[in-house]
Amino acid sequence: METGDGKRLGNPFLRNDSSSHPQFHCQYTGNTFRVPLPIETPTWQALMQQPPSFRDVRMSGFRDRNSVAEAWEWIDSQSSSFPQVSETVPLSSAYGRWAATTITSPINVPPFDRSAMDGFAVIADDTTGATNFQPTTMRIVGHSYPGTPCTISLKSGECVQIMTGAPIPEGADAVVPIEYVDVSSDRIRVTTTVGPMKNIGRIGEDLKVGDAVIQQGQFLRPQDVAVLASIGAPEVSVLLPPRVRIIVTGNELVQPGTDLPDHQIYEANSFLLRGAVTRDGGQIESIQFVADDPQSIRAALEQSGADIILISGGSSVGAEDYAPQLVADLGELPIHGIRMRPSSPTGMGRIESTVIFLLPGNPVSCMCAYDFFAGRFLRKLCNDTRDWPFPATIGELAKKVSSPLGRTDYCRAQLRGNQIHPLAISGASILSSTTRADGFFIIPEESEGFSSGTRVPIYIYDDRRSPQRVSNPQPDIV
Ligand SMILES: Nc1nc2c(c(=O)[nH]1)N[C@H]1C(S)=C(S)[C@@H](COP(=O)(O)OP(=O)(O)OC[C@H]3O[C@@H](n4cnc5c(N)ncnc54)[C@H](O)[C@@H]3O)O[C@H]1N2
Ligand code: MOO
Repeated sequence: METGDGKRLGNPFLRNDSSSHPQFHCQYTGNTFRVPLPIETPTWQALMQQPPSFRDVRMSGFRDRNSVAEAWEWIDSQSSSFPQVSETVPLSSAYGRWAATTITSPINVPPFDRSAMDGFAVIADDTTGATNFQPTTMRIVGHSYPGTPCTISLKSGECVQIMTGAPIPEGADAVVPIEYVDVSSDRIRVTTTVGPMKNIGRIGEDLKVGDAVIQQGQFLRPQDVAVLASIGAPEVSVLLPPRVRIIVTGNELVQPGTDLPDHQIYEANSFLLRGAVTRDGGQIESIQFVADDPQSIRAALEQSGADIILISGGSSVGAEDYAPQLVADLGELPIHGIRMRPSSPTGMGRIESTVIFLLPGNPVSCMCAYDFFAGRFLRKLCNDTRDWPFPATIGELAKKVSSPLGRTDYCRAQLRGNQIHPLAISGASILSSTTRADGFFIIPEESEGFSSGTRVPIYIYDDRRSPQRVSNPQPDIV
């Protein structure tokens, strides 16, 4: 079920019907549809008949889980084969995009010798020995202003009044700043000695013809776009952002801004994912809200147009957790279940060329699974090879934290000074733990935790929100 107008999701209400099939009537779209329920809670006989590559975990539980490293390996293998498509955009839209090609300068910047100071263009030799006590007198023969050609050819004993950025007249090879000059009518008295080329910005001193200014795949920062402007480029070829579809499942979800019926909750994960996808360079293709029924989820999965699909909820072992089986049926789901906390039911696979991430419904799990896996994949497609999009700093643990061997833990924490105060490892439904936290640290699977005082990297969700800095350079663990 999709709410095109972004209104409430609500439950599709089951309508009593005399036929053998139940029907769902969606009160918001007005659609009624038959539900033949081809995917049912599996019997043990059905489970025995499944190919060994995928095991339905509904109402039976995960038997094996992959490590975080194995999931990352799969992600890396997928991103390397992903085709990159480009488009040309005007420079005014280039900020924050990734360059599709290497760009070299077709011109010298600056394209002519120019003054770096307001003052007088002179022949450097004429100023030799000039001081406050023994100034050198010169005759003003004209002026040079920015943007206007200067046709004067300077001879010994002459000078040209010149402004910063204006062309150096022929014959001049230095500029005396106005602070070292006394002007009286058409004469100046120079009170300092300047060497050749003093205060002159040379042709090509910034960039020469053929200099590479942008590398293929590079993220375009404000200054990169400005450099492109400085070489006269009106547009730039950039990578098309990966198109990301967000499918939000859950009959219990209603949109913020509407009434909250009994036993329903406000939908939060689409807002979390929308922001994270945008941050990581993806383009939201659509956000679709679907009921917990296999037909709707299947339809949302089968539509073309997305490079990546994120499914929120229904990833685990509940009777209504259809997404894993659907992805396995329509394509492949090589990873389902990860030895980590939270986000253990995370899955990933593909349907044809679309890469699918099953993100657990619990909001903290959804966020953690996105940041660990889907975000990593998206960033890789954008040539952003950082493991995390967060600034890291080293802090000292204010108290001991424990974790079983073999499990990776994502620990939300506050940073006070250089002290890391762990908030939570469990409680993946407590979304506000992520807003009370400044960031997170990780207990890797080969560790049983850290004693109080251990220095560890903490990843700051956004350092505009948490401007604290610590200076200890070395972590005890990496
Ligand atoms: N027997 C087992 N039960 C569960 C296991 C398990 O291994 N064995 N795993 C648990 C873990 S861990 C998690 S996490 C959850 C994940 O379950 P699902 O991915 O199927 O998610 P849902 O059941 O749909 O939702 C879980 C929880 O989150 C709320 N939710 C869902 N979507 C949203 C949303 N868009 N915005 C806000 N809140 C949302 C939902 O109402 C549920 O409360 O499974 C455990 N169970
Ligand atoms: O991923 Mo779950 O949220 O660990 O409880």
